[in-house]
Amino acid sequence: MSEHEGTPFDSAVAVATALAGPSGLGTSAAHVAPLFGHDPAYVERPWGDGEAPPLYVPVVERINEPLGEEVDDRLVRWASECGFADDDLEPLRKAGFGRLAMLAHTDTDDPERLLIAARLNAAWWAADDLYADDSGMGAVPVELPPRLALVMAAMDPVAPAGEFSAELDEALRGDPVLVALKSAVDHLARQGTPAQVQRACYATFAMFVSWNAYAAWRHTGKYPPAWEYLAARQHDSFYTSMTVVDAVGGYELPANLYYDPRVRRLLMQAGTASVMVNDLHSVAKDAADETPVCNMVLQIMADRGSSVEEATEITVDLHNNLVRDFEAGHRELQALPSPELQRFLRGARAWMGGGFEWHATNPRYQT
Ligand SMILES: CC(C)=CCC/C(C)=C(\C)COP(=O)(O)OP(=O)(O)O
Repeated sequence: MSEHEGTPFDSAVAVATALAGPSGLGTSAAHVAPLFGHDPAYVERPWGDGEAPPLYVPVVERINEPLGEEVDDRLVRWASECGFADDDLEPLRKAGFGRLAMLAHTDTDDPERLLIAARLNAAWWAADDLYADDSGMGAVPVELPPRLALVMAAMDPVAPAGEFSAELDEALRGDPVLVALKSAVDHLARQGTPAQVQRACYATFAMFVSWNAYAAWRHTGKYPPAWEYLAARQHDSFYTSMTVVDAVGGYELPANLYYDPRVRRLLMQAGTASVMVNDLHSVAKDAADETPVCNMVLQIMADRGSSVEEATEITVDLHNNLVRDFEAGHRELQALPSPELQRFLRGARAWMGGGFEWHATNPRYQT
């Protein structure tokens, strides 16, 4: 019996197998290389100062700066309503999370839908900077776990608890990061389904376990070997951002397709590859913190005594292999006649391309 029998995936597999014959699903990715060689959806791109080997990434599917600016205008107005200080608004605009949504979520031009991604990413990054990573902005490792517990209460409402609710509500109203996360989830809920909301919430909560691990490592000064950091990074990756690919696009990938192990593997590869792009662009910033932030390049250097150039090369190689595996796995699943699945996987690929473009052009990562 198929491990997927009875699921929408199973029906899709049955049709696809009939369509594709012996070269369909179950065939190793190596056997289904593109008939005409290189897939034009991918390209090698130089990055940083151009000294390191190029990154193999999906092409950027859309660059529409006026659309990105429109989303950023709306994002800044929203951040002000959430209670962020006027001084925080210009840096927020410069960070360009609206532009990230424009670059990464290419199957809608609707600014309100793009705002689903822009608000969530801005709020995640605010929590990441202010609570988890940036000592200069008030992040303190031992304070992180309780702060994240409150974030979960902001994102996933706690049931009324009599006399205890008033104090909780006051705490949730009193911190712009919590207000922003709650508001971002509410915006997703207005435009998506309950399953899409909880998919994003639970990916976020899994991400927080990794944030807590980094906090413990930074607090004790016992940093992890590269393999252990990478394992934690799997759940602290742009997979979390990709959970809303369909909600932003205005459709829904059913849960049993979304969570099918083959699909999940691809999305995890896409998310981890994208976050390796982030690590590669963040080395100087992460090393400069008074309590250095975990980063794949830094962990490889510490772990193996490598130079920054060697560690960078290893990380580029890891990234490129993840993207090539995604490419091959995506090709295998292209035989499946589920329009939502095809749209989602293409969306994840587009996210990788847009995510690269955003990091490569963002002042946050210029040293
Ligand atoms: C957008 C999102 C899911 C944010 C959560 C955390 C995350 C994966 C990042 C912000 C990227 O990693 P990192 O914390 O290293 O990012 P910066 O280098 O600080 O931009």
